[in-house]
Amino acid sequence: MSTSDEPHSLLNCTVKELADYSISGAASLPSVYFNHCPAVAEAEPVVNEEIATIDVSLLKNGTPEERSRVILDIGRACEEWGCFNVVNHGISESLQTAMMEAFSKFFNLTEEEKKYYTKTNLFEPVCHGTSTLLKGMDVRFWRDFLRVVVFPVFHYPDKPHDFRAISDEYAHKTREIYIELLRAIWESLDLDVSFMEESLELKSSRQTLVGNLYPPCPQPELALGLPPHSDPCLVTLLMQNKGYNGLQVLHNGKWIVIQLVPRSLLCLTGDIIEIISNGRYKSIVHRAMVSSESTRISVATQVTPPIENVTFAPAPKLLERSNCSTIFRGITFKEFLALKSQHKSMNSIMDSIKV
Ligand SMILES: O=C(O)CCC(=O)C(=O)O
Ligand SMILES: [Fe+2]
Repeated sequence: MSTSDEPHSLLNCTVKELADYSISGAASLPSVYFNHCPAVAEAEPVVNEEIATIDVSLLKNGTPEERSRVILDIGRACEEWGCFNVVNHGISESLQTAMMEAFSKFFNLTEEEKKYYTKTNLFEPVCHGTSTLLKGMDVRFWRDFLRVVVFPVFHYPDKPHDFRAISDEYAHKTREIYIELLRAIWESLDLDVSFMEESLELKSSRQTLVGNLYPPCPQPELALGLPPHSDPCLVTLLMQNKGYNGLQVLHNGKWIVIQLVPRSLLCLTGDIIEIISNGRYKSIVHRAMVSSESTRISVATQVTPPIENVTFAPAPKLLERSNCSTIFRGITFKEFLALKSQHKSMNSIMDSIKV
């Protein structure tokens, strides 16, 4: 059934509203949320594969041997998986909890209050929305979100009142972590760290915080929270609440359930790392599943180069050294996002920038 067959009022609802409504009586999932893609029907995802755990504190405070080992481990994780758990990151449990609660409080505002932040232009610095609509696709996803640009200019919603202070601190701390991780990633590729920071203008890089809400879903076997996609950024640092293991990553053709490691952050490598490394490091394809029982919230911190004036392309030094030709053309982030938004399948974008 296409979106146009659903009652109009339903299409304007957030999934939070639909979930609250289903608790009070309506127990079936509106058909626009049915995912007919193979994602839902295919083989059982694997649960017992383990991804690497990286002690990020050793990058700063470890012995030279410990540091080199961590860099090797990061390189291997980026090459073989495109994701790893980050521990000893220095963000206190209380700050992690406060950030989760601040997003949760935002999603619990009245629909009227949240509407103030609902924008059609996705470049708005504070943007609340529901689902993820891909051009040309009618299907919707069981997810509400709040996306806030926090760097180089810090933005925040006015409500809840403590969002500003908490997100400011959380953004600072996560920025320190991803800068450390990006340096390690460049080192693992044997690339000049200061050259990379300058050429990507990392000092004025764009950092966003995205809170994702997946409320209980009346028919979770039919819906997806987020469809398979890779992130259009350098890296994503993901924090998850204790809800359930809702995140799955595609690894060697199989969906793997990411087991929640309390207090850790999950680092996912994004499309820009795949481009810069000329395909050696993969941007990981992942998706979010939903549950009928509990609410899941995730908070993603994403970092990208500035939107317009920086063109990223496979690192020339990497190509020279390995005597390889470039597989991707250079592109600005703005152009990349425009391309990404036109794609029906979120996965196929990398093919369209291959030379
Ligand atoms: O909620 C999750 O676990 C995944 C979120 C995600 O993929 C994203 O925000 O890009
Ligand atoms: Fe993602």
